[in-house]
This record gives sequence, C-alpha cells and structure tokens, in this order.
Amino acid sequence: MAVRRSKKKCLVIGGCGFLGRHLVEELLERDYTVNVFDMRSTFEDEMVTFFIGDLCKTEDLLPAMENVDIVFHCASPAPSSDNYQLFYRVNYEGTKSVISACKEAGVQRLVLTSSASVVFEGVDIQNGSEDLPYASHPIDYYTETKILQEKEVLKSNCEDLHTIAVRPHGIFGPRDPQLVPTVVDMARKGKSKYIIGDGRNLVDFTYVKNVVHGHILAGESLDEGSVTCGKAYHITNDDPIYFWDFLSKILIGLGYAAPRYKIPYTLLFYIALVVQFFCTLLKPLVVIKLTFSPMRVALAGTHHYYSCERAKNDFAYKPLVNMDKAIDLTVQSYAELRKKD
Ligand SMILES: NC(=O)c1ccc[n+]([C@@H]2O[C@H](COP(=O)([O-])OP(=O)(O)OC[C@H]3O[C@@H](n4cnc5c(N)ncnc54)[C@H](O)[C@@H]3O)[C@@H](O)[C@H]2O)c1
Ligand SMILES: CC(C)=CCC[C@@H](C)[C@H]1CC[C@H]2C3=C(CC[C@]12C)[C@@]1(C)CC[C@H](O)[C@@](C)(C(=O)O)[C@@H]1CC3
Repeated sequence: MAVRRSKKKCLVIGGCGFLGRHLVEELLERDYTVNVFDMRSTFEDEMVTFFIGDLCKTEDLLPAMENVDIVFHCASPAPSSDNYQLFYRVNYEGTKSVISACKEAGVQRLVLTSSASVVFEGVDIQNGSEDLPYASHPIDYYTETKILQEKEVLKSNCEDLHTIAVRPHGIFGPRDPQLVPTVVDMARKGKSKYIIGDGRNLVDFTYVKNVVHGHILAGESLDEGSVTCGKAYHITNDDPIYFWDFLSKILIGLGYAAPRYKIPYTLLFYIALVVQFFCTLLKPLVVIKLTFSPMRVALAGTHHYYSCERAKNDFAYKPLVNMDKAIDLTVQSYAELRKKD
C-alpha cells in the first residue's frame, strides 16, 4: 500500500494572478506542497516550484502535474478584454487541455474557478441557488466562455478524475488588479459622482481569503463517491451589501468622495449598448476602452447575490473574514491609491 502523505501536493494554474497567488499563500500556510503554472512570473517563493507555459498546451502542463493530488485551475484572460478568440482559446480549449493533462498525469482532483456570473443575464438575481440555468444570453464574451468552460469541467467528472466548480463573485482584497484600481481610476477622472439606479441593489462582494478557503475545502471534499463531485458551488461572504455602499466604503476609505447623483439604470444601460455597438464598428480603426460597458452598468444597477447554502451543507464552508474587516484590510493594503492632497 502506498504511504499516505498527510498533506496533498497541489498545482495552481494561474498561480501568479490575484486569486491564484492568495491561494498559493494559504496552501503553504496549511502545509501543502505547491506547484505554480502560469505564463508569467510575478513573485518568487522558495517553497514553490514554478512552471512557466501556456495552459493550452498539454505538453507544457504535464511536468507541473507530476504526482499532483489536486489541480486548481484559476487562470483566465482579463475579463475586461473583448477578444473573443483569446477567451475561446484559453477558457474553453485551454480548459480541455487541462482536463486531458490531468487524465494523462493521473491527477484525481480538479477544482475549477468558475464565476457566479455564468447564470447572470443582466436581470436581478436574489439569493440565487446553483440550480439556476446557465445564462442563455451571456452578457459578454468572458461570461460566454466561462459557461463553456464550467460545463466542460463538470461533464468530465468520472471515476478517475473528480471535478468541481467553485463560483465566486466580485472578489476583492489586496493586490486585486481590477476592482479597487478601476474604482479609484474613475474617482480620479471625476467619473464616480454618479449612482446608477436607485442605489438599493444588493450584490455579493467576496473577500479573496474566503474564496481561497472555499477552494481548499472544495478540493478536499472530492473523495471517492462524494456528493460534491461534478457539481458547482457558490462561495460568497454570505453577507450581500448594497453595491453603492460597498463602492462608497472603498472610496471614502481611500480619501475620495462617495457617489451622489442618481442616473436611471435603463437609460444608461441602453446608452452603453449603443456606445459598445459603435466601438465594435470602429474597432478596425481605433481601439476604445469603455468605462461603462453594458456588463459593468448591469452589475452596478441590478441585484446579483447568491446563496452559499450548498457549500455550507456539503463541505462545511463558512466565510472566515467578515465584510467590515475585509473592507478594512483591503483599504489598508492600497496605500498607494489613497488620495493625495
Ligand atoms: N476577480 C474576480 O472578481 C473574479 C470573480 C469570479 C471569478 N473569477 C475567476 O477567478 C480566476 C482568477 O482570476 P484573477 O482575478 O485572479 O485574474 P488574474 O488576471 O489576476 O489571474 C489570472 C492568471 O492567469 C494567467 N493566465 C492567463 N492565461 C494563461 C495561459 N494561457 N496560460 C497560463 N496562464 C495564463 C495570467 O498570467 C494570470 O496570472 C479566473 O478564472 C476568473 O475568471 C474572478
Ligand atoms: C459602473 C461602476 C461604478 C463600476 C466600477 C466598479 C467596477 C470596475 C467593478 C464593480 C463590480 C466588478 C465585477 C467585475 C469587474 C469589476 C467590476 C465591474 C467582474 C466582471 C470581474 C469578472 C468576474 O468573474 C465577475 C463577473 C464575477 O465576480 O462574477 C465580476 C463581477 C463584478
């Protein structure tokens, strides 16, 4: 009989990214052995073995999967991109190569970082469960390919490879490259004066450490015959917050003014659609980066919060860091974005 190691060996694909690196740090903290696979290198750690490559290539992945017990797949192109080819290649085809590499390397557990937005179509979702159908009209290419990716991973669950999808939503925390930096950027350009809608829409924002905790529990749950195999799980702070309260707390915490003037949601959403349409037309000529994409407007003006009951029941998930503490830690970590006067 094989000797049972007390702690498993993990591979984090996308381990140089925001979520991935936090996951790596927590895995080390909990005494796991950690490999990282990424196409770029953002930090060094002598406890980690790094593999640089493209996840679309099975032959790049295989060396990183040797003797690995759990693969965490949390790599994706930046969601703000509008490059369909890139999303399709990395999120969909790349995930298929991750699955076949797992099978070839004899990896038994695969945890995918999906997104709760796979069920979001721009209309209110309140306390949504995992039983909601996938969005039939995904709101952007990112979401469209996250759906393809999640389906592929759940479908590939079998006796030899146990798979699970974790669906976080609105991840924030230290080193997040998009949420806080975008909000501050808007504030600096004077674009954060406005509230889209009535300001009373509840959403999930989830502290990165809680998302990480959910991933590790999900990976550990994938024993033979576990109910969690082949399923998707929402991981949230279990504490929905008004979108505009959250943004205001971040802005005020960093020394900026909170948004004040309300503009009608539907009006802005249609403007964003029209503007996006013209940008697409002009794309061969000029590249315009939209501040208010239809996706962002929808996220800013609707309810979108989810229930994490299933994760609580099936693998005893509970958030480790509450909202106030999480906002506090985040604001403190962004000293360089604080308003200078
Ligand atoms: N940030 C959020 O709010 C959020 C919410 C829900 C789900 N997610 C999901 O979580 C995951 C991680 O997101 P993040 O915010 O940490 O993003 P990130 O951009 O910080 O990290 C992604 C990493 O993937 C790597 N990568 C991209 N393409 C690759 C390729 N072809 N080969 C190898 N590596 C590649 C990048 O180099 C990067 O380090 C993604 O799957 C994303 O869809 C993020
Ligand atoms: C309109 C205003 C005021 C915007 C400023 C705040 C803006 C930048 C900010 C507020 C909400 C936030 C957000 C994302 C990007 C930044 C953005 C939009 C994305 C899309 C990243 C990808 C994830 O997969 C996904 C879908 C998730 O978590 O499911 C999230 C959903 C929540």
